[in-house]
Amino acid sequence: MSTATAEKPAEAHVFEADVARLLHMMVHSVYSDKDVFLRELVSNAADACEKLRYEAISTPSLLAGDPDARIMLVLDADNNRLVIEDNGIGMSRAELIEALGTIARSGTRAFMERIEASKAAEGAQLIGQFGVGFYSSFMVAERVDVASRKGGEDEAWLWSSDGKGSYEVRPLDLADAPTRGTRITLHLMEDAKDYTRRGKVEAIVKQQSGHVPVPIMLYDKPDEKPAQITDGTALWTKSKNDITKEEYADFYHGVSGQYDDPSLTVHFRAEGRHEYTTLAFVPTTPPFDLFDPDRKGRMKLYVKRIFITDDAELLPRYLRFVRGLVDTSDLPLNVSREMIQESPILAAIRKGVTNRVLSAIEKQAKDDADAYQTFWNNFGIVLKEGLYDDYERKSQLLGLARFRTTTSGENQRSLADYVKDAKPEQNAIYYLTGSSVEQLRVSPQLEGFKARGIEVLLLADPVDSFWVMNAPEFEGKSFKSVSQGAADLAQFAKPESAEEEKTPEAKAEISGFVALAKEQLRDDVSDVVASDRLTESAVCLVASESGYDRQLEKILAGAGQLQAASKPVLEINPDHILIKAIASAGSSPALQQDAVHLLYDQARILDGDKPADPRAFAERMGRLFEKALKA
Ligand SMILES: Nc1ncnc2c1ncn2[C@@H]1O[C@H](COP(=O)(O)OP(=O)(O)OP(=O)(O)O)[C@@H](O)[C@H]1O
Repeated sequence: MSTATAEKPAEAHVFEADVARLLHMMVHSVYSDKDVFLRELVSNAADACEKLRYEAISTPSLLAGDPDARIMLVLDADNNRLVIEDNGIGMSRAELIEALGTIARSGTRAFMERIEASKAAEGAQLIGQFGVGFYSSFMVAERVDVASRKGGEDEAWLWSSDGKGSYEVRPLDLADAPTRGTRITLHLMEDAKDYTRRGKVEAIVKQQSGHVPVPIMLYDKPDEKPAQITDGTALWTKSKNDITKEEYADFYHGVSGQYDDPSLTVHFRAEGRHEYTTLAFVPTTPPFDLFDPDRKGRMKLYVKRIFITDDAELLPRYLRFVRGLVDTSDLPLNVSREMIQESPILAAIRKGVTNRVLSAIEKQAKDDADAYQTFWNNFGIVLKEGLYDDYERKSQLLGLARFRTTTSGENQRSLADYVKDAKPEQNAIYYLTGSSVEQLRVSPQLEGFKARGIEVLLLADPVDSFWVMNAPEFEGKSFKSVSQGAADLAQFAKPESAEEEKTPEAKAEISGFVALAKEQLRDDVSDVVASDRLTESAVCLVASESGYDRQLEKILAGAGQLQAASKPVLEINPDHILIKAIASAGSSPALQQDAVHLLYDQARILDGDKPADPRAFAERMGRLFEKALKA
C-alpha cells in the first residue's frame, strides 16, 4: 500500500543560519578539488552501514533479509544524475532535519572563519575535517534529493534542496524509497557532468575510498548489472607486507580527513594476553583541532571490525595528533560507555598502543633527525604536556624533547646533547622560562651563565612553566631555573676578564647603594642583592628561592589563579659603571633615589613588564633628562 504522499504536503524548512552561510561559501568558492564530495558521501554511507551492524547486535531483526552491507553508486548520464545509495541505518524524518539542516559540531564557526580566509586547496581539506561533509555535495549538484528509510520503520522520507537557503521534507511512497537505508540523488550542475563517467568515478572512489570497510558496487546505468569496485576488506586486517605506502596513505586520508601524507605509520597486531590491531598515523601537517579546549584524541575503537566509538580515549591527550584506530576481539560488541571507561582490557590496550606509538616516535628520532625535527616543530608543544600529565613516562618524554638553548642558534638540542656538553662540575640543567625565545635570548639573567660558557634551555611555551616544576632528574641532573634564587655561579670558573678586588671604599659605596635601594623599593621587592649573575646589564629581577618561577607567576596571574604575587628580588651588578656611578653620587640624594627607581623599572621592562608606575617613571625620566641636558 502506498503511503500518504498525496495527502501530506511537503514541509518547507529554512536552513540554520550557519548552514546557509556554509553552503553559500561552498558553492561560491572555487575549490581545486571538488572530488572530495564523493569521499564524504561514501564515508557517510559506510558509517551508516557500520551503525546498522552495531544496532543489529541487540536488534538482529533490523537486518531483515538483507544482512550484507553495501554501497551502490549509480551513474545516470542520460539524466545528468549521480546516485549514492546504502543499505545502512537510514534516517527518520526528525533525523533528516537534524542531520541535514543544522550543524551540530561546535567547531563550525572556527571552520567558517578559516575557510573564508583560506586558499582553495586548504578549503577542500577543511571540509572533511570539520564534519560538514554532506553539504559538499552542493559543490557539484544544483539539487540534492535524499530518500531515506530507517531500519525497522515502515515510513520513508524525502529531503530535497537546491542549497539556496531552504529545504523540503515530505513523506515518500515506500515503493520509491530504499528498502532500508539512504539514497542520495545528485542532480549535477552543467560543469559537473563528468561525474557520470565511469572512468572518472571509479578512479576517484578507488583512490579516496578504496579501504572503507563496506564493498562498493558501481552501476554504469540505472538498470544494468553492477560491478564491485572495492571489496570492503578492512586494510588493517591485512598483513603489513601486502600493503603499499599509497594504500596506507589513502587509508590515512579517509580516517583522518586530512590530505597530507602520514609522517609515521604504526601498524601492529598484538597477540598474547590481549588481542588487538592498531593502525595509527602521525600526520605531516598539524590538524586544526590540536588546541581545542577538550584536547580529545581521534583514535577510533573497533570491536571485531565493527566501529564502536571515536570517544574511547585510546591514547593519552598529549598524543591527540595521532589518527587511526584500534580493533580488538577482546571486548564484547555491545560494550557500554561505562565499560569503555573502566575496562581493564582497554586500560591494557591503551598502555600497549601508547608504548608502541612512543617507540615509533623514538625510533624516528634516532634514525631520521630531520624528519624528527619537523615532527617536533609540529607536535612538540603537545607532546610536552605529557611531561606534566604522564607520571610514568616523564623520563621517556624528556628523552624525546628538543629545546632552543643559549648555544643552539636556530637549531634545537636534546637533553642528552645538553648533558654531554655540560661542565664537569655542573649538576643541574639550567633553564629560563618566558614568552618568546627572542626575548629570553637577551635576558640579563643569562649573562653570568653565558660568560661562563654554561648552556641554558630557553623555554617559551606556556606548558614549559608547569612541567619543569616537577620534572624528574635527567641523567642525574635536576632542573634549575636561572631566574630563581641565588645563581649558584660561584662553583664555576669565572671568565678571564674577571674583576680585580674592590677597594674598601668601593665596597662601602656598594653596600650603601644596596641599603638605599632596599629602603626605596621596599614596597616592590623582597630584597636587593649584589650578585655575580650579571656581566653586561646593571640589574635584573629574579624570583626568591621559595616562590614560584617568575614566568609561571605571570601565567597564573593572567589566568586569575594567583592569590597574591610574591615580590621578586632585585639583583645588581656591582661592577656595572652605572651602579658604581649611582653608588658614588651620595651628594645628590634626590638624583640617587630617582636612579634607583628607574633601575627597578628598567629591570621590569627587560622582564617583559611595564614600569611599576608609568607616570612616576615618566616624571623621573624627565627630571633626569633635564639635569643631563642642562649640565
Ligand atoms: N547515508 C547516510 N545514512 C545515514 N545518516 C547519514 C547519511 N549521510 C549523512 N547522515 C547523517 O548526517 C549527518 C551529517 O553528515 P555530514 O557528512 O555532514 O557530517 P558527519 O558525517 O557527521 O561528519 P564527518 O564528515 O566528519 O564524519 C551524519 O552525522 C549522519 O547522522
